[in-house]
Amino acid sequence: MNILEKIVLHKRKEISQAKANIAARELELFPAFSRTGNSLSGQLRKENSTGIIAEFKRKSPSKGTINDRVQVEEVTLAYAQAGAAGLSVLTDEEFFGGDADDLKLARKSNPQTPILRKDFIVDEYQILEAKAWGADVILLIAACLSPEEIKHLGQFAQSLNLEVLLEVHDQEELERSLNPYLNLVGVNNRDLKTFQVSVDTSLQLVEQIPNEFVKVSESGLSSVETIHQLYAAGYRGFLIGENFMKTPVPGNALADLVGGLQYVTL
Ligand SMILES: O=C(O)c1ccccc1NCC(=O)[C@H](O)[C@H](O)COP(=O)(O)O
Repeated sequence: MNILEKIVLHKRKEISQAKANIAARELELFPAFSRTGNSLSGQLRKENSTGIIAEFKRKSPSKGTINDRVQVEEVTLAYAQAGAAGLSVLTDEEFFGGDADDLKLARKSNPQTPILRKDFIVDEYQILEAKAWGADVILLIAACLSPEEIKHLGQFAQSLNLEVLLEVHDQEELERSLNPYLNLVGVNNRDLKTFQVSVDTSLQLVEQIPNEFVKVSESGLSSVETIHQLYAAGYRGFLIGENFMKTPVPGNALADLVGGLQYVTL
């Protein structure tokens, strides 16, 4: 079994437990459920956007512990103040050390900033949770879902005014997963089965992503030069976690990167 299969297996057990603890109709009563969302795709389309989606991630299967000495409110607020276009908050506990409170606290500190619930979504219930906890965007990973599931979950999320980021890693996943119920398409430079990272993955797939979707490059990004190269290729979103989180003050690492960015539209 590869790591993705292990994560999804564990996730399905967690979801059964969560449903037994809190019924779906109770999630709909959470105060955040009725808030108007912040648009990540809208932010990334703005001319003056940094395009950076800054991630709060304590640990990962590929890197182990990255940073367990920081507070989510402090880090996400510093990210937003340093110019992040959006935030990504891991809510998976077992493999990434996150939880629902991380998302709720990030929302409380950043009422106006788009926030992605970064998790392994395989069930409508998790989309209700995302809305109830204050997310604006959900992630659908093509490697874990059938095309029918992606369409169904995307439509369900958009019916709750959540945006949908589809994540793919190769051409086959991209071709079978596109549908009208998506707002952003992300190319993960990390192969989630082998952990190999290559930015060439984003560069090779960009032309095949229809322009109606905002294009996001994910994982393994750290240099201004690479971000400029991806921007020139057509990407408008850059999802970065470890490069910031491995430093003592992640917001300062983001500020340093943003200081070097200069986007030129050809
Ligand atoms: O990061 C991992 O090890 C990982 C393993 C299995 C499934 C997903 C995984 N990561 C999720 C992500 O896609 C990244 O957190 C995100 O793109 C940021 O990547 P990075 O900047 O390299 O931290």
